Amino acid sequence: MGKLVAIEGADGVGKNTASRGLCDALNAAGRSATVIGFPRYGETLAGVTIGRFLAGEVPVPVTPHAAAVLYALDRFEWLPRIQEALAAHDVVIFDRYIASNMAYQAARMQSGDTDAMMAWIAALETGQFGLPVPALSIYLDTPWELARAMILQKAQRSYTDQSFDAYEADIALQQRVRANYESMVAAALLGPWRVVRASEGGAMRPPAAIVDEIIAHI
Ligand SMILES: Nc1ncnc2c1ncn2[C@@H]1O[C@H](COP(=O)(O)OP(=O)(O)OP(=O)(O)O)[C@@H](O)[C@H]1O
Ligand SMILES: Cc1cn([C@H]2C[C@H](O)[C@@H](COP(=O)(O)O)O2)c(=O)[nH]c1=O
Repeated sequence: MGKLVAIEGADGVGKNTASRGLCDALNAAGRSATVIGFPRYGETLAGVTIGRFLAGEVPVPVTPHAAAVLYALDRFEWLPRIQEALAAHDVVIFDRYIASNMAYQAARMQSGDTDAMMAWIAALETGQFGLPVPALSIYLDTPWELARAMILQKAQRSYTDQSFDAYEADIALQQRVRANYESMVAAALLGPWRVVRASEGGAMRPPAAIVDEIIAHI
């Protein structure tokens, strides 16, 4: 059974870049690795709906619980492929996983209700839906201003033509998301965490340096 490593963090911190770089580096070192990213835009029933609300085509689900269930269903529909990947590879890298749901949807709750929301999502996804718990989660951290600049550099996305999607445009939400990740790291929610700084002195670190540090943690 392969090792499940989740790459987590706020929007634009370089998760996709690090996930792909990590996969390439592991494969080059003779370890079999693959990347699975969430949401599965356009590929699952829930993924289609998620893409539509992030693009502003339909309203964002009013309650965080409803949005959380959609994201969880997206992963549940992909569970057979997750299991196949874990059976076939030494390392399966997740570009966002359950902790993203906990960080973002808890950030949409009143402040006193965030812990309960995170616990509810963890129970839904790992309990009811039977999704595997990560062996390790990496929290990629950068200052929010730099992450925002990185979002503007992103290539065309499959689900939106806008520079910022519904969650990226909401700076206050992004700040609460970061605080929620920091709580998850401190409390080791959903398994062990390591923090990797994706930037230094106001600029992104070279992707290879970030990947080397993640490999050392694995
Ligand atoms: N270490 C890095 N050095 C230079 N540029 C980077 C680095 N990491 C990411 N980028 C660039 O920043 C932009 C955002 O990166 P990426 O898509 O990896 O972020 P992300 O965290 O996956 O974003 P999101 O969560 O919003 O999907 C891309 O244009 C990417 O090429
Ligand atoms: C997987 C997942 C994601 N989200 C949020 C986080 C982002 O703002 C968007 C989409 O992610 P992307 O990396 O920008 O493509 O959705 C979430 O709230 N819950 C989740 O499970």
